[in-house]
Amino acid sequence: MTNLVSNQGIPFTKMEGLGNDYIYINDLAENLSNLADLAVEMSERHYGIGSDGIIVLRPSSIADFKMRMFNLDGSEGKMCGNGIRCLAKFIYDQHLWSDKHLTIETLSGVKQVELIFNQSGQVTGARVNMGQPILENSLIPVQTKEANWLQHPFTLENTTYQVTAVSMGNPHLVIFHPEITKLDLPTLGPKFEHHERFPEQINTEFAEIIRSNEINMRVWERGSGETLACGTGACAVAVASILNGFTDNTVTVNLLGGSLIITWDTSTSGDVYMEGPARTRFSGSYYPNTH
Ligand SMILES: N[C@H](CCC[C@H](N)C(=O)O)C(=O)O
Repeated sequence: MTNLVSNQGIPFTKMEGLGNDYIYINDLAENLSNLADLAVEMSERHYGIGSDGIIVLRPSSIADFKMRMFNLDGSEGKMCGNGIRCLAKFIYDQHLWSDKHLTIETLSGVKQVELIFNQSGQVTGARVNMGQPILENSLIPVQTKEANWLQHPFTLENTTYQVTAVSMGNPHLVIFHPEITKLDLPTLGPKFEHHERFPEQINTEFAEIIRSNEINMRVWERGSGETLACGTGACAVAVASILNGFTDNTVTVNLLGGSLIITWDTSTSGDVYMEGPARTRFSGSYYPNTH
């Protein structure tokens, strides 16, 4: 467990991006250990705080700050879109940074973040350069002989899905479907998540094209289950829909918790940009089980 003096508790701030909620901890002093155990304990709704996971702020030698992100099952995520927007807001609101631009190191590289302010000077969201999507199955990773999967037939329990595999630093499987509200994600999601083809498991998105600049989606997240939103998942859906010729290069992606604006700049940088909200809900002190 942590090596903090347990009678002080662990200061935290609860934040959410479109209802994808995490517990944010300033650990620039690098006091905390066993972050995976802490994620499981703090994310639990009854004995803990309740969240989709935890996000820990650490110092970086290659960027302004470092983000460590853990799903509620204790698995570490390589990138988190809703999380990085909220972390940038957390950093600014904690007066650890005063510029509208900052860089945050993640397990999938350094991301450029631009804070978005309202008229009163409060941070209401951020625009993030999520980098280039990865389409090579060997890098996502997907265990198969095909180099990549674009609308590739994938059979699961006698049903064949057309799937597109994309990494945004973390692995995603995008499935276009005409009626996503009717899908039984609690049953279907884990079967994709833990399928043998995905050696690092996988986040699975079910997407419905509404028009050439609008998509509805649901997500079964690796390590957290169905969440109200998934930033990297929305990017993966946008990339898959553009690659398959279903939408324009800038799309509004509607998730259960709200909408994100995703742009894939295929003409110059090849980077994907995500813009969306970030909100603080409450702060407190958490007393670990050892307390
Ligand atoms: N479950 C994801 C991490 C969180 C991603 C999601 N919450 C987002 O906003 O991108 C994974 O293990 O790859």
